[in-house]
Amino acid sequence: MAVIEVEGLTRTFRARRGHQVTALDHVGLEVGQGEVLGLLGPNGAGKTTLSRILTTLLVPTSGTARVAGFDVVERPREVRRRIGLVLGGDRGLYGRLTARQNLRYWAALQGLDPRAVRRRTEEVLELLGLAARADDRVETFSRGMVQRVHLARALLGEPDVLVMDEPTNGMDPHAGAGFRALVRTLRSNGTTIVLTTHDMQEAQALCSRVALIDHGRILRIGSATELLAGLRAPRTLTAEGVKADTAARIAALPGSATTDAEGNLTARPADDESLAQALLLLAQARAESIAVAAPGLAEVYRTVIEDREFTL
Ligand SMILES: Nc1ncnc2c1ncn2[C@@H]1O[C@H](COP(=O)(O)OP(=O)(O)OP(=O)(O)O)[C@@H](O)[C@H]1O
Repeated sequence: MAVIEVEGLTRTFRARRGHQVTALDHVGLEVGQGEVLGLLGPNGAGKTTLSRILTTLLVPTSGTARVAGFDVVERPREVRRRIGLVLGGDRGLYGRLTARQNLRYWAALQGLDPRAVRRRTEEVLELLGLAARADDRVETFSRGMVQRVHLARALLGEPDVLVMDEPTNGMDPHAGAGFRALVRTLRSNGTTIVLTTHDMQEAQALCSRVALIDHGRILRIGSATELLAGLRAPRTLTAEGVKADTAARIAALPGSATTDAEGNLTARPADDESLAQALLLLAQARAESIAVAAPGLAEVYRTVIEDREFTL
């Protein structure tokens, strides 16, 4: 059975001067247990609106959403008991309280009994590597550590489902890697995760499937492999030490190519023939660090979303 079931989900907002904004437009999707579904899309696509509806913070205008079989509008308490929300940035924590105090406060608010509050707070502090700083005020924490407190907070109630809205926003690469390892552990323990991110590498590394959302609609949904199979996405060719004449000849081939002032080339040849010609030109000109990368989610995103934006 799907842990999350969304059908015909629509949410409109009344904007200024009686104007209406359709943040979600008949969205339908299912997420199975232990899946990590990535929500990708430009600013204003509707990702946060979907996350807020799933976590019962916002009601839909029409359509339905169920979490573990419970309707988010009719059974919000049941849903809240099973779902955790991880927000990015500074929202939702008290800077003047310590990490431990914040977590105890939230645990009590979630209705855990006092003994469970203590036990569970210590467990999540340990799990997230926060035990050593547990008695420091959150306002003294780095962004990466604040994010870990956010995640700790969401894990207090041992949720079956985690909804994460740009959780690694502002984390350095090291903190980001630690966070990704944790998501993998949660996933292997059967937690279902909906993850909003603007980081394509993160989506590629963590998500079993991604939904590409724009203007409140799901344009594509599937695993990276499935999305790539349905798409003629170009490969990316990079090289260093490329002189202006070589750069110009590569730029003249079908596809796109840019070279910066230091001679770093990034090209997306339109077809195999152009790729072969570009490689030959680079080899003849003795360019350095020549590499060809297979298309990934970044190319899917570029092709599905950005090209669409361009033609709208
Ligand atoms: N409370 C609100 N009142 C009016 N309009 C809103 C409200 N919340 C969202 N919107 C509008 O709904 C649309 C979708 O917004 P949403 O925040 O869901 O996008 P998003 O995909 O999460 O964007 P981002 O990547 O910037 O976080 C936008 O046009 C936004 O301006």
